[in-house]
Amino acid sequence: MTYSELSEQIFQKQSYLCVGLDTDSRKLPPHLLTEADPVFTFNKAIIDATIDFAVAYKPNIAFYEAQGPRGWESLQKTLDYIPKDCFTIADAKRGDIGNTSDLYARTFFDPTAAGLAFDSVTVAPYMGHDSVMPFLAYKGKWVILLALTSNVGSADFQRQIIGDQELFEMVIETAKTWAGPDQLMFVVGATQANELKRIRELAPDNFLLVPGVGTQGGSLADVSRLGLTKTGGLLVNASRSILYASDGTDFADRARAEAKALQLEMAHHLATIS
Ligand SMILES: O=c1ccn([C@@H]2O[C@H](COP(=O)(O)O)[C@@H](O)[C@H]2O)c(=O)[nH]1
Repeated sequence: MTYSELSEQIFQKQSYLCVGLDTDSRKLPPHLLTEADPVFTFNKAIIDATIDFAVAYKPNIAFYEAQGPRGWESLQKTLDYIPKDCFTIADAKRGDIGNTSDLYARTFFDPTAAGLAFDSVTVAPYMGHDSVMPFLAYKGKWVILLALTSNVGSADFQRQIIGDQELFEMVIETAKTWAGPDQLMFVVGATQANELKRIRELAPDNFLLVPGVGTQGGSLADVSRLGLTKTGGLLVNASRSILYASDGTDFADRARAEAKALQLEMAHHLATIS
């Protein structure tokens, strides 16, 4: 999906909601456990319930890898089920020396080589340019680089001062020389909204993937006020608050209600920028 297609989806659906498919087999509604593939059955119901309100879906790969080969199969079926006009994110946080990154990129981008057909993958910047380039070699695919993450430990390295800037600022400035906003997004935690003004000065045109509303307590209002741009420019992720709103037979209805509430607030924020 291109930059302008993603932007169009946001204004069409009046939403920049990304539903995180962090499907934990231990948290599934008990009545699904007799299904042949409970994880896929759950994801399918969540996608059906939230599709009117979401522009993106983000399976976190850890939840599938933890299930072994079965999990990989559930992931493939889930990706195939997501409508093609939705943006897809493999939240895998990969990155390694070049030849290894090359295989990670094939894994998430190249179905002709037994990989998956995601639009994007999250990548850790720590190993530098040659660890990121193999992902960027796939034209039409996106790298979503970790910049300032939502967790407490983000202070350990990302907030350290190097010269006259913090490490996450250096990551953004340097990575912008590797690719344009049509291929490069940054992860910024919703819990870090105070830094969004500075981040928008450094990256005015890049989409930001913002996890951390819902269970982690980030403010959608603050993120939207400081992060929205004329093209949208944001994908705000919520996982657990949607997926596990209920563990009863009403789980999909409750997930829909959570997604709808976020979308309605997003529509309100979008009205302030146009
Ligand atoms: O800084 C980051 C980067 C990634 N994540 C991921 O986003 C979701 C958040 O889940 P919630 O249940 O909505 O808290 C999850 O997959 C994380 O691994 C993040 O939270 N922060």
